[in-house]
Amino acid sequence: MENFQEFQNKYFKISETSPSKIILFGEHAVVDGYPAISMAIDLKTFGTIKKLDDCSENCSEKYIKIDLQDLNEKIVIDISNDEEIRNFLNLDVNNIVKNVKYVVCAIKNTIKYMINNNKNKDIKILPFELILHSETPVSCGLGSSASAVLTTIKLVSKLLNKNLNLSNSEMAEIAYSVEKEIQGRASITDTYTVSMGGILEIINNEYITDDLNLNDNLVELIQTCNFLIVYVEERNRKTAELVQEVGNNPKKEEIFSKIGEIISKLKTCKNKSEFGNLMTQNHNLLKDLNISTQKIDEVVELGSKYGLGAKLTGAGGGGCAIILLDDEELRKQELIYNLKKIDVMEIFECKMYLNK
Ligand SMILES: Nc1ncnc2c1ncn2[C@@H]1O[C@H](COP(=O)(O)OP(=O)(O)OP(=O)(O)O)[C@@H](O)[C@H]1O
Ligand SMILES: C[C@@](O)(CCO)CC(=O)[O-]
Ligand SMILES: [Mg+2]
Repeated sequence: MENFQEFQNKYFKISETSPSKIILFGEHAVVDGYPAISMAIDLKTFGTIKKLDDCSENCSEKYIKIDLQDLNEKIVIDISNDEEIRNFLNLDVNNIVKNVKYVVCAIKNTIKYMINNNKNKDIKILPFELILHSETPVSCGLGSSASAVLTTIKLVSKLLNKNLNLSNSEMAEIAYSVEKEIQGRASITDTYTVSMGGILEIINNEYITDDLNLNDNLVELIQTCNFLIVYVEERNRKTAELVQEVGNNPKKEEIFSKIGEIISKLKTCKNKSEFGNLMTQNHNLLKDLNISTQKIDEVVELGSKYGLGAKLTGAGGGGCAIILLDDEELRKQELIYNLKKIDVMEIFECKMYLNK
């Protein structure tokens, strides 16, 4: 009879979840070291992982099976021998045609992290099946990639070593390596916000959370805010393309420093209408970076008319906008009525997500 851990692995699935995120201020500028303020939200990605029996028809065959239900994509990775394992760990995920590179890269980088950090000297790559499903619309600016990647990292690290507890920042470090490897240019915003939870301020690609005394009044003010998240339209480009495009924009420095000025004004922000105003000002600067769309701008206008302010969130190119609601229920209903009139895709009322 196998020992208890082998018994657990053999018969029980491991389940994990991760939140998503909104960027309140500073997307794109944060990639070049300017500040950003982000918040984890309670739209979650759910994942399970289960050890596969060592023996299928032929006992020498071992596979990693991945089922990405939201993308309707399935992929099988051969780990039957050392050579196949070496090929997988040295894989250039950007050569993968299928839309599975984030999750495949997350599996690869987690295994390499554990080997390189001696988290598990005699790491045995077990054959397993990993299944993911998310509440977060894919590729719309809410950090769906970071949420899928973090969920994968939690699952794989737990399966390969049940007693191992990677810290939130270790998992965020692995997740950031995935987004960098795939996007080329990336900040820690999405991956650290999804991993740490709560509200984060990112400066020079370092993060400050409320435990590391983020500006208290700002945290208190944000915690009194109610945001509507509007999935306006499908994006026409992926984050990787948008980030590269902005990186090549000759006006980026001038625009990024103005975004930085907006964020410094936040520190002395006294109320929600000032906060909302600064959001709209940030949006207008993102428009100057050519990453907004006509429909996103329409939603931002409605958000300023019936709410306290609005901006696109995430990489842009379509996707989502966030609207700061004022406290009047009637204005919120008029806002939602007018949003539905212009046929937005989805409207979410989300709360800040705090790690337990
Ligand atoms: N639920 C999911 N299951 C598997 N892979 C996912 C899932 N959600 C996102 N992904 C991967 O992430 C990619 C989208 O990442 P991308 O960074 O372009 O969008 P995003 O993270 O939603 O937006 P942003 O980075 O602006 O917040 C998808 O093409 C897919 O490869
Ligand atoms: C556009 C960007 O600033 C946020 C994407 O959600 C890219 C990044 O920070 O890696
Ligand atoms: Mg992303």
